[in-house]
Amino acid sequence: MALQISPSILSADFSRLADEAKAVEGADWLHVDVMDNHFVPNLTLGVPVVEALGKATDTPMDCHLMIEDPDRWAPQYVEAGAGSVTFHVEAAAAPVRLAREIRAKGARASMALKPATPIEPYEDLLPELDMLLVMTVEPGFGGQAFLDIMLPKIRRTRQLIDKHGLELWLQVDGGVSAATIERCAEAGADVFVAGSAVYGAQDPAKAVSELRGLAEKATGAPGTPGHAATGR
Ligand SMILES: O=C(CO)[C@H](O)[C@H](O)COP(=O)(O)O
Repeated sequence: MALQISPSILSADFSRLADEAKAVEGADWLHVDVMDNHFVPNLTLGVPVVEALGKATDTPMDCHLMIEDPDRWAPQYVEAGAGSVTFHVEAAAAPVRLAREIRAKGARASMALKPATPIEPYEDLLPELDMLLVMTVEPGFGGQAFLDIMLPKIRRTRQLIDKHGLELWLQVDGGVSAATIERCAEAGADVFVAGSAVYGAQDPAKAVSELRGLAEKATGAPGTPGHAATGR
């Protein structure tokens, strides 16, 4: 599958969310960071804002729930219009049941791992998912430095995905920029969340296409599935 860029609106101007969403309409997804001030020490937005954003843009929404009790809330984000819903495994009471419910409601089901959470205990869950998110910063804030120490986890996750022959997407989020995206792509990531690297740029749409170009350069020809190109 092709490499995908998902700009994070956490770094956008919240007083102009509709315009900021339109500014990145060449992106594959709009990454929406939902934080509850419990699972992470920050508070952002909820279901009504996601519903409104969905009316303001044609870009599908990739909702990253950094909240407690995602088992209760995630289905509501599907109903609000999210095309992909990511819950944290550290917060979910029943991750398999939740992934199945998200899929049954018509969205892509995705599970996130904080930096200190290993992938290996979740190998058997991978077929239940459409995407796995490896956090490359501690969740909670935009603009943090990329954690290089996550690169081996990205590689090991890619190996597990390929070992099982899954179509699962591998997303990275946190500190992804022109300086770090190539390393993420080489390690096996294929969906890249970028907040400050996109919304901190003079031209967000141009930043999206530059990031896409760098990821493609790191993995092979444009449009070529990353693992085929690199033999992962
Ligand atoms: O999930 C997040 C923070 O918890 C954000 O999506 C992420 O940090 C994006 O911001 P940046 O690209 O500036 O690091």
